Amino acid sequence: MSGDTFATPQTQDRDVLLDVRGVQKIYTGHGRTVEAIRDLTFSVGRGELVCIVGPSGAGKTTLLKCIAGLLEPTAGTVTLDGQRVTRPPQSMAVVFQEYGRSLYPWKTVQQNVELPLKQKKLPKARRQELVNEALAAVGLGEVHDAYPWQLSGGMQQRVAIARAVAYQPQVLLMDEPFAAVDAQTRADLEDLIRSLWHKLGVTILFVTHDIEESVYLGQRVLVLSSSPTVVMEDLPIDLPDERSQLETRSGRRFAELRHHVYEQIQLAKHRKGSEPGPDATPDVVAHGNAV
Ligand SMILES: Nc1ncnc2c1ncn2[C@@H]1O[C@H](COP(=O)(O)OP(=O)(O)OP(=O)(O)O)[C@@H](O)[C@H]1O
Repeated sequence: MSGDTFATPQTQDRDVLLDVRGVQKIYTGHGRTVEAIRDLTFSVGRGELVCIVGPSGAGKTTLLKCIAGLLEPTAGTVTLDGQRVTRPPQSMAVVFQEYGRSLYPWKTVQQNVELPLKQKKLPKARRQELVNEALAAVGLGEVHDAYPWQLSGGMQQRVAIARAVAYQPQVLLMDEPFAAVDAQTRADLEDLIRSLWHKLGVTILFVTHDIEESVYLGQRVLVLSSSPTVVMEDLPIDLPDERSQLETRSGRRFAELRHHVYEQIQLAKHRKGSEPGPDATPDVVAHGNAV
């Protein structure tokens, strides 16, 4: 396989919604200084579905928190629709991995999904409409009155997704949202995300450590280096838009892309942002310093 078979993304003419420019994050405190992110620059077009993969500890969560306005970058800027992000923007929603902690156990499904809509000060009738639509969209039309702890892990994560969807965000940030569910549920939730993305036209930035998941879901995959982190590669996923767990994953192109990202991740494990860029083609990597 040659590096030539992987295109670089065409970014010039895109309608950029989210722009991340020179973002660095250094944690300080307790006598320690950790440069988690060194220099991240990329943009996401309106309506795009972009996945981010990187080795464990690469700073993926740190990056999402900076984008979500939950953490202030040490340097660099995050811009959403032309506005600098300095606190959580109204038009963003985040779905975290730990659904168990993101849902309020003492509130029903209906109340959990409705909560951010109350904070948005929407009238009751409109709130109910949005809750009904969002729960139906994630296939949970019948559980309004249940409590989260009465539902399976996969169902709880659907509730968390419904809450984000009901909020009608411009951008949906997802931080390893399916890491804690079983493989079958995970596949169903991946398809749910693609179908919601098609239906709603929302822009999605999806962080995962699962290479196959990133290729299956994304229109682009950003591969991060080890911490202190930079973008090692911005890979367009040239698979047909219509994807299916069986056919897409068993296709030749899927295997090539997965293989390529896998090799980049192996390289990333050994490469920190402080080191020179990966000029090596995947073939060189495969016979060189891959593990
Ligand atoms: N609050 C903090 N204070 C100090 N260091 C931190 C803090 N949060 C994260 N770090 C450090 O920053 C680096 C990146 O962490 P982060 O959780 O963002 O990575 P990640 O890619 O999401 O990891 P994983 O894939 O394992 O979930 C790690 O070295 C981590 O120890």
